[in-house]
Amino acid sequence: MPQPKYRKIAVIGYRSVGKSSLTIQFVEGQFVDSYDPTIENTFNKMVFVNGQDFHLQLVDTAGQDEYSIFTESHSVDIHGYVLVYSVTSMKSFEVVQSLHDKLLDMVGKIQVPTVLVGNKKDLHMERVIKPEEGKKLADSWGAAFMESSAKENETAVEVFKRIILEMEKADGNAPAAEKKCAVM
Ligand SMILES: Nc1nc2c(ncn2[C@@H]2O[C@H](COP(=O)(O)OP(=O)(O)OP(=O)(O)O)[C@@H](O)[C@H]2O)c(=O)[nH]1
Repeated sequence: MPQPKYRKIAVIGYRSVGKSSLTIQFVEGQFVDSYDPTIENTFNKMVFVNGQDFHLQLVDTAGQDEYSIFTESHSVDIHGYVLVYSVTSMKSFEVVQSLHDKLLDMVGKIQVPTVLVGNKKDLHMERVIKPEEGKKLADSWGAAFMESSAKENETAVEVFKRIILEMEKADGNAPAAEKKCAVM
């Protein structure tokens, strides 16, 4: 059996967008309704994706805004980024754009494995950001995009599977189907 691949992922975004809720839904399979602002938490989880075991270390960061200064925990040893906004908050969508710019400045690269996530998609009446707007932004970054609800286990799992695939792509390990397309 091949050894599990160790991958460290940072979950970043404005306050109260659901970073902790998504992470806890993925790691523990439950939704926490209360709001308890995070300072910083790290979670470990083993997953099996694409025929490979991964040991994920998830860094659930404190909510940031456009004035936040990124600390070492946002860059040292991080293999991939989950950038979260809430589809109910224009401010969080603006902030995620400035966080992405800062992130690239800090790591000194033009692209890093990233999934842009529009969370709280279950709050239909409060939605202010359309899926197309999120997709357009992610495309401009060369990142993956999806919407999620931390209330549903399925979409939380999907978020972390997507970032694994993005990290694998960056390592030159695209899934078999994609490799086939590239040859054609
Ligand atoms: N309806 C709904 N509520 C959500 C969802 N995700 C999070 N929430 C709620 O939104 C609030 C904030 O969620 P958190 O997960 O604490 O947000 P956070 O981004 O970690 O917040 P900070 O620690 O301040 O950065 C909580 O009351 C959650 O229950 C979602 O997908 N749908």
